[in-house]
Amino acid sequence: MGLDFVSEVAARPPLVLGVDPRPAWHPGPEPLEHLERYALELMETLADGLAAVKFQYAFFEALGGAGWALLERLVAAARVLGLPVIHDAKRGDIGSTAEAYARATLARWPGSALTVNPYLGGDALEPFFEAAAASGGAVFVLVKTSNPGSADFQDLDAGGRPLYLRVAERVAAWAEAWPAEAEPWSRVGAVVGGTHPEALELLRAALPRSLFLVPGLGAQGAEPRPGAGLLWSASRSLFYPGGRPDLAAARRQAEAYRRALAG
Ligand SMILES: O=c1ccn([C@@H]2O[C@H](COP(=O)(O)O)[C@@H](O)[C@H]2O)c(=O)[nH]1
Repeated sequence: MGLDFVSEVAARPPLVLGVDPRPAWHPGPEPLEHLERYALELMETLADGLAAVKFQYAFFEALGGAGWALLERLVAAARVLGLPVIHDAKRGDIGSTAEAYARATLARWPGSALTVNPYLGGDALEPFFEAAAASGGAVFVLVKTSNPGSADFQDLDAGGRPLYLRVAERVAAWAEAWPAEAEPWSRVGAVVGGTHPEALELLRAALPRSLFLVPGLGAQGAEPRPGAGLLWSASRSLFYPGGRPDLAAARRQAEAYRRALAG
């Protein structure tokens, strides 16, 4: 097999650069061109210190055809720089549609990872696991999200335990069923918000084989904590430190995160 997301990421520093592009925050008459140049320079300058680059699909989709084209170019550029890619698209649908979502992401970009929503159940996630195994990829299942409203459903009592821990039980079983080459890790990871440190600790113990994508650094107030298999992700605070594109400030911020995550 060629590229392998799990092996690559497990061997890299634990910081993920989130790319949530906002053309309105870029100067000049051609903000999209400025954005693309900035994203390329930023990925290049931070590459050695990153686990992966996470592209938030919503921000590209919101730009229409130009956004899709930009996404394709940036994903390709990340691969040229040797950076593993996470498609943050939070897909989830009945099996036949899940297959198409998997073709559009995991199969199209071998060695990449995709975020998925478990609400439709196991049969709806199976196509993603199969595509990840066939393409050297990985899947991150939403388990406990970083937003305050995650409590509305994810914390509901489900037979004496919060629902997110029930989801974690299933994720643990899927993780066993879909091992990766890089022991002990699996192709089935979890999304766990860094804004919930207690849940993060509980889930780390419950999911020993899953890499965690941990959003919430910076803008959402999560405190960086080192830990095995924790891939901490920052978007606004790293891509737009101080609320604007700024390569030097982004380098400083990445360095500060790296120091904090090294323990
Ligand atoms: O629970 C979740 C899952 C995904 N996200 C995504 O991560 C980034 C966070 O952006 P920041 O600017 O670093 O706050 C964004 O793309 C979200 O869609 C999340 O925040 N929480």
